[in-house]
Amino acid sequence: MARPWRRAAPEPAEDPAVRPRSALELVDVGHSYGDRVVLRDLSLVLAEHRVGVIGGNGSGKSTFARLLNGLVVPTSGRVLVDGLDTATDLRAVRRRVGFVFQDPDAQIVHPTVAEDVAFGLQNQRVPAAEREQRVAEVLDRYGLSGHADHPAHLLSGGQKQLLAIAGVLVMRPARVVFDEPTTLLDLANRRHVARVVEQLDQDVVMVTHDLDLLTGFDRVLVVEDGRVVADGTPAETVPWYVARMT
Ligand SMILES: Nc1ncnc2c1ncn2[C@@H]1O[C@H](COP(=O)(O)OP(=O)(O)OP(=O)(O)O)[C@@H](O)[C@H]1O
Repeated sequence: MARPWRRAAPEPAEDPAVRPRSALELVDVGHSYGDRVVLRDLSLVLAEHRVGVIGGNGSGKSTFARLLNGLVVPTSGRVLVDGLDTATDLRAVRRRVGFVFQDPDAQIVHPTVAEDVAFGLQNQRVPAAEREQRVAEVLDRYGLSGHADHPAHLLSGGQKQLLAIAGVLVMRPARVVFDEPTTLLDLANRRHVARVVEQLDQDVVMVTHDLDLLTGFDRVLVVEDGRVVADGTPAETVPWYVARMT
């Protein structure tokens, strides 16, 4: 099968007037942990509504995802969010890009569900009345209103992942990066989270081994040994990837 490689590698536009208005840009990005090189030669502009990232274990997907909101700063090159450099404009970048981890327990820090969702808003000094309203709205949207005063650690795995998503969305980021959000969930909860993602207005970057999640996505990148080895629509890339892995 022909390899769906590659979109033209973009020439990063120095003139902000010709950059895409809203985009994630990687400019000659590489990343190493100590001596171990895990990402190399990445030059990409991600301006689509939904972008998936797939690849084998250890290929560098999580590191790639973490670059996009400054959780990881590249050891070479630059990552730009709407023109803001993640290395120097971290606070502004974090406001624009929310991040949902594979394990919601990594994200849940407060004892009750409502307190947990309110945490980021408190940090941003959002006034109490607005905070309460935004927390109530987001809990309602994700079916967690009845649990507002419950201990967060007693929620089911699926509810915890929805809580983690609610805690990110309450901050109203323009885009959300998901790092394998369904890996720890059963089938019903995987479907529930997939529906939630499908209905988001925000732009999405989704790292996943769950290829069904990518239905309807605009673009999928296949990562292998720290490089993007295929880049196209899900119809082009997913069958190519499956054939390569089997
Ligand atoms: N903090 C770290 N320190 C050192 N090495 C790391 C660190 N994080 C990841 N690595 C290594 O970098 C490589 C890429 O890891 P990464 O988690 O980005 O891959 P992945 O494609 O997301 O893998 P998986 O599908 O298994 O989650 C792996 O070899 C991993 O062991």
